[in-house]
Amino acid sequence: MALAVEHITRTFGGRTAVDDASFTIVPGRLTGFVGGNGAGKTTTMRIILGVLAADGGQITWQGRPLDPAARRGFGYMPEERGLYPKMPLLEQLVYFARLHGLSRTRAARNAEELVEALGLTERAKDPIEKLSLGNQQRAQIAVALVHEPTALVLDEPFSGLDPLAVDTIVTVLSERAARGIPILLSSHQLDVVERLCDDLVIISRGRIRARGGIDELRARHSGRRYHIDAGTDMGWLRGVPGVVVTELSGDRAIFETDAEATAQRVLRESLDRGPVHAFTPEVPRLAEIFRDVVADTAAPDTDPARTEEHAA
Ligand SMILES: Nc1ncnc2c1ncn2[C@@H]1O[C@H](COP(=O)(O)OP(=O)(O)OP(=O)(O)O)[C@@H](O)[C@H]1O
Repeated sequence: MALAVEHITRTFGGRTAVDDASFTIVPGRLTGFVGGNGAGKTTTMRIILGVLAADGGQITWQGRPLDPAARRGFGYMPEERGLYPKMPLLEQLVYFARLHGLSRTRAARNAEELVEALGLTERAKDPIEKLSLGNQQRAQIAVALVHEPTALVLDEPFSGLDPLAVDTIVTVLSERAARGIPILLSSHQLDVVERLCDDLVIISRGRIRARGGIDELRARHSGRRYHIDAGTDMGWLRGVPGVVVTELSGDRAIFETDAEATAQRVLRESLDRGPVHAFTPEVPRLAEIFRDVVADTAAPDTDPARTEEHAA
């Protein structure tokens, strides 16, 4: 059931927007797609959705090239939101579900469930244009989900939402992932991606810089930084070969080591000297991993025209 991006390349007027990108979106897992402005996320997603052609490479679904019939089963949220402004919310959801071939009963049931799950019950009869921007965003998510999609591709589903709205959508998406469909979502909100996603794809200047499970990436980027909280003064740590003490305050210290074995030696020696209340390897936040991974590639990938457009 996996959805795979295989060696996708796309140029615009000689400028490469996506360069030999490959990654897999695994069923039942939420994959976060992160990258700076103009990194190539939307272009990649458009290619997956078939609204833009690739110059090279292919998208596969369940091991075979993705065809239009299979693609119609997908749910998506494009960067340019496209709903009918005058049509009432609930009616619009039923309409889209019917368009995908669902029976009237099932379409109505799905639409009502989503309206409730997304906290839109009181807005159900309002035309889209009367909804606040945050509610329009929720409505867009509902449209992506109403036909029971086989896969989900969401471009910036959280942009412009307050933290409560983000939580509501996170709950709905996690529930969909638990049903076993692959979900790809792009976001600039690394804290949300960190909380929500299982897998991560980092893109910069059109190239995939890292991909894999978030826990696995964290472990890979963890370095060897430890926090120790002991019962005796830790001043002696400064003299240990292979250790660089970055912070020291009485019986607490933060230090880096040249090897895991050195950290273990520090722990043993600390225990010889007295009690140790905590000994914890530092786990990097996603923002740090992101900075690490794109550090050497970040600066020129921003197109000023688009940056302004996004800032507006
Ligand atoms: N239709 C187009 N014509 C010309 N250049 C384009 C077009 N679409 C995208 N690009 C260029 O391709 C590059 C990648 O853009 P893309 O929209 O995929 O990035 P993104 O990661 O989605 O960025 P953002 O986070 O700002 O939305 C940019 O340099 C952009 O200017």
